[in-house]
Amino acid sequence: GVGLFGSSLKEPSCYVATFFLKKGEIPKWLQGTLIRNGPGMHKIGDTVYNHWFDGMALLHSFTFKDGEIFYRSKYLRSDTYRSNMEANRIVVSEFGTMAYPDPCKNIFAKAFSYLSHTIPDFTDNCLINIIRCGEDLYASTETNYIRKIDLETLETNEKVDYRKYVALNLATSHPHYDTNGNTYNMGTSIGDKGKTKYQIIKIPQSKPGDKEHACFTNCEVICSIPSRSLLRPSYFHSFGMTENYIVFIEQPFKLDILKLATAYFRGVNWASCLGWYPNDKTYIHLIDRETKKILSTKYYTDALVVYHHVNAYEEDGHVIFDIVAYNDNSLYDMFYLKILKLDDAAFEKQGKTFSSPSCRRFVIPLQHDKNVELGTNIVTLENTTASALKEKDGYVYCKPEILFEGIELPRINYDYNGKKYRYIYASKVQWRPVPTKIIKCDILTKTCYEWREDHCWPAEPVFVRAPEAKEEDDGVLLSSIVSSDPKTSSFLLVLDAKTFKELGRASVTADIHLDLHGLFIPEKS
Ligand SMILES: CC1=C(/C=C/C(C)=C/C=C/C(C)=C/C=O)C(C)(C)CCC1
Ligand SMILES: [Fe+2]
Repeated sequence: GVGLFGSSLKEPSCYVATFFLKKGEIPKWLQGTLIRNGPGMHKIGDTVYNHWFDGMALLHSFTFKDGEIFYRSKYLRSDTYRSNMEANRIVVSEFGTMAYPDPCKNIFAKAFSYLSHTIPDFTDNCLINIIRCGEDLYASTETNYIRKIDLETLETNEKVDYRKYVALNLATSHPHYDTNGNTYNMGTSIGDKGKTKYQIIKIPQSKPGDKEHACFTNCEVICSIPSRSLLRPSYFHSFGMTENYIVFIEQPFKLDILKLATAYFRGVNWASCLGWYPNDKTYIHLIDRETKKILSTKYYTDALVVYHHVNAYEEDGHVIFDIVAYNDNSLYDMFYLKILKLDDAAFEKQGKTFSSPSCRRFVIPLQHDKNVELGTNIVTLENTTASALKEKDGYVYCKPEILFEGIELPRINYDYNGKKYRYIYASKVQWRPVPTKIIKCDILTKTCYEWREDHCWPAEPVFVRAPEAKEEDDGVLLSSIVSSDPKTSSFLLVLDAKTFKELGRASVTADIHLDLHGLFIPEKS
């Protein structure tokens, strides 16, 4: 049963936490809130969205307090949500659905006014992730908007438009953080002063006495990377960060700006403006965080599509980074609701094949002897089959080592971000996009632990470190589990991250939606 897709979830009586029935023992030190985001409403009035990534953002949270867990969920009150509710139909375009604000007016007249703006005004339906900027939390998507949210009540606060502070039309929903509380993100600036570029920005930690939004007014562009092409910048969903470098993958999965600018007029969705160029290369850019310059060596690999970076770090003069990658761009097609709703038999029959993800490790040598012969593997690190072949004109061809097959939504102990690490926590996917297992992958021994149960669809697992943690996996793993069996309720699962044994679960008396990403906010002690 994939009947769970495309329905619209109710907000269980807003602001009232639903008490959990619990089984087992949840560690006493686990105090704080797991806050997550994802699409929760795919039908408004008589109109329906086409794609799962279009749904109205539904926030939900699990608060751990003195051995009890409270659940709450609330739709993000974005401008998009309000306009849709007021009109009782879809009036704002999303990733897979083009909408027209006013059907009574001549759509062509409208289209011309949109054309004159070139880059349309995008949605603020921030449905992908929860991010931290300064002291505040925001719901995020991939447009120029993020929405401030209240951790306790899940209420929606102001809309921040990145464009007011830096030249950015798109930004990822997966920023990075350093230990000083600064946030780093990447985005794309389209056609500004006749150029299209990728921008790396630093949003500083707020200081006591700072004005509202100080972190945005103090936001700085660390590095601008010119796009290879003015009208076809690469699409990207995340990036990597080591102690000294930013890892940016310029993949041949590209956004066509002319298509984007004319999409309204042509009546097609944003998704159709993404193009896959399998004969192109994938360029790997390393940006020195200190000098703010891109390394001049032209590292590249074969055409691939990546959404999630897992981690990146430096070792003995190499930058090592792990990503979950695909051999083509079919993933986004898989999430059309008409595909998701197919039963297994119909899915197999529909003919289209979907590529499966693999976790790949790239090892990039930062320096090499200029006299080394062309064709030589310049990786000097042991214990990896990843290679980097020296070619002429400053090119280096990188071949990955496949670490694990069939994993997505990777998470790590974030204390190890940018550092040598050993464990990946992820969802295990087979040939359907809905994960059925949670997995812990040990990079050192190449072994995995798995958790699964009948009818259970686990969300992205989130690692929370134990207070006195000594080892990387000292902590718990949290995942909300949606049951596809109408007789069983959904629950929050707490696993011991080391042993992968269940520590406890808490059933929720409300419906839980399948979501995307989230963040654990520890209780301030
Ligand atoms: C609205 C909009 C976009 C939305 C993209 C979204 C919503 C992507 C979601 C991706 C996810 C959830 C990936 C998971 O791996 C684009 C194409 C950036 C640009 C045009 C406007
Ligand atoms: Fe993501």
